[in-house]
Amino acid sequence: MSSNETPRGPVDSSRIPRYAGPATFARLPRLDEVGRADVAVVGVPFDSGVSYRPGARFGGNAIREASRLLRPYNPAQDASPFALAQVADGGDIAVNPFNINEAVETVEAAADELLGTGARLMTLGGDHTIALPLLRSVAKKHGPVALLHFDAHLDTWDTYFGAEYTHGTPFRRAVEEGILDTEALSHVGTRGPLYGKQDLTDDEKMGFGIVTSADIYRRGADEVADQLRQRIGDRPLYISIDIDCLDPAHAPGTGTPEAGGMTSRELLEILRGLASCNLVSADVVEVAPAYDHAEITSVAASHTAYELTTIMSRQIAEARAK
Ligand SMILES: N=C(N)NCCCC(=O)O
Ligand SMILES: [Zn+2]
Ligand SMILES: [Zn+2]
Repeated sequence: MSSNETPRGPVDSSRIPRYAGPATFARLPRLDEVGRADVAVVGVPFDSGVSYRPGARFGGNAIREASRLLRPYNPAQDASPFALAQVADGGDIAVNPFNINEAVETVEAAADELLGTGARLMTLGGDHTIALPLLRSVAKKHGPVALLHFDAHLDTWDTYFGAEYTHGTPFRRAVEEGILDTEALSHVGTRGPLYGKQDLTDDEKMGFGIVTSADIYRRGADEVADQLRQRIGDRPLYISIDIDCLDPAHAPGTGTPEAGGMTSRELLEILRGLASCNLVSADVVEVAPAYDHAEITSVAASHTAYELTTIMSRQIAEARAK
């Protein structure tokens, strides 16, 4: 569709049961059905970069399944995201599970192609390795971007078993490559044991600020969102959400769970507090459904992607109205 046509929205769940048919994100049309999208939801079934439990290759489809219950109007942001802009499901980027370097290149090339059409990306992982090629692609378009990284972990470690591209190292690589705006980098939800105190020193040198999960509990979501918003300003922003930022009670289905995390309510509220930021693309990663129960994790991830999509759709509609 061209940008002034009415967006095609989700299948009407009052006419066709929401559990019928193959899953797309939020029962939206596929990208090939609408031709182009303002926001492309795309899966990356890749988990060859994990250091512990595998299984995030199944995350994207688990999130799509759980997203059947999403509805078209988002009261928390007073917006109907799928009416404001064309959001469509771009399917999966099929990557080589036996060659991490090649997979990283494939993700970057596929992201280049989608971003080249003018779409913003809402990527569903996959493990956190994929944030690196996604950031490379976004930086080619926007220059170095501000990063909000929701995660229990720093993911700024150097190597695992000598490997540079893993789910624990994407943000160190991104800083080394100069694709992040080092004035506006924050980890949110950080907690848990580290390899040594040096991990924190290194991370700080790279330019990251840290809002721990205990900070969120003590200060509250609104205050945290205000602080993050001030740091980001009007820079182009990328949000990367490792679902293990949530407490294992809220996200058991993940590869490297850590006790003492934020609630899904806190995560969603912080995101809503960032609605005015210039969100250029986002990912939700590390959903590993084999360790999930009752879709707890994939439901949380689907709502997380819904809030992010709403932020992007609102901004696209606002820009169009100007
Ligand atoms: N879940 C992500 N992205 N990273 C976890 C790396 C933790 C570790 O192996 O020490
Ligand atoms: Zn993590
Ligand atoms: Zn991570």
